[in-house]
Amino acid sequence: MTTDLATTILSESDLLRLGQLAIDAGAEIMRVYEGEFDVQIKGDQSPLTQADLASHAVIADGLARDFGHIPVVSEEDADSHNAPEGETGPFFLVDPLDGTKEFINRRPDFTVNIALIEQQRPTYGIIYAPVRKALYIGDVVSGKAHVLETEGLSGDISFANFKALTVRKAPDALAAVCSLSHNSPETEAYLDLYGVAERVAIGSSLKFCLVAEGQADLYPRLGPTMEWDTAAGDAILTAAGGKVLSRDGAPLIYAKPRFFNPEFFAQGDVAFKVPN
Ligand SMILES: Nc1ncnc2c1ncn2[C@@H]1O[C@H](COP(=O)(O)O)[C@@H](OP(=O)(O)O)[C@H]1O
Ligand SMILES: [Mg+2]
Repeated sequence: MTTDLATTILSESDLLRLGQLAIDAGAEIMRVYEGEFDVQIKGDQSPLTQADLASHAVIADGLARDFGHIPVVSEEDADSHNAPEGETGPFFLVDPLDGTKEFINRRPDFTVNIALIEQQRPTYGIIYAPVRKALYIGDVVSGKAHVLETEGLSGDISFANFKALTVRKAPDALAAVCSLSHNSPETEAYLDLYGVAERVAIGSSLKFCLVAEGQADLYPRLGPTMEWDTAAGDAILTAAGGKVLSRDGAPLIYAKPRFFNPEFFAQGDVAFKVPN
């Protein structure tokens, strides 16, 4: 899919710089993961560790250095959350450590997320999973999504080593991904509409990546999330030929009040079904 709405075009070298930034942030997260760490509870009752803050610092510094003209909203920078509602100009939307519960419980699915939002839609998205050593890049503007396995790599990353991603043709028996920590009876009822046989529960934004790489067909989210949880995954899945829709069947929009998402329906090559 291509779009003519975006006016900010990131070059391949920009995308590789963002990818390297996510890898560098992931290295800081792993330093914390491999030792003892404290868990604090934030005002919104969500957990926070030194890893969230260390990853945020790497990304904030890197974005200021290389893309200083573009504003940044990050989960771990509360001051940035007052950005104007309905902002149409470009801004980066960052979740430095998505799946903090997975991280705390030493499950391997947590991710680093960087997205560019413009005209209230994600136009580029980067996800890095530091334990799995997988880097995903979605470019909605040119309709290309890629994954790079970083295990054993040294030196600069290059698009020559990436594998193209595309959603799969819907099989007769659809597979769904759902949240490990936040599943719900409503989600189960929705999956029943499609007669889904297989469900894979997984923490973090990797759920979008599994649909983008054709390992699953549906990721309905009937509970609350924040825009930084979904923006990069939305870009990757959209660039791979999938969709992230709100209840009305239109693409999920961003720069909403306080960055709260409503329920959404991420899908590969399947027709949208309206929930009951
Ligand atoms: N009540 C709530 N309100 C807003 N967001 C919520 C929420 N409960 C969970 N989330 C979001 O869901 C994300 C985790 O989703 P999942 O379980 O699919 O990995 C969390 O990301 P963080 O882990 O970055 O805090 C958090 O932002
Ligand atoms: Mg998150």
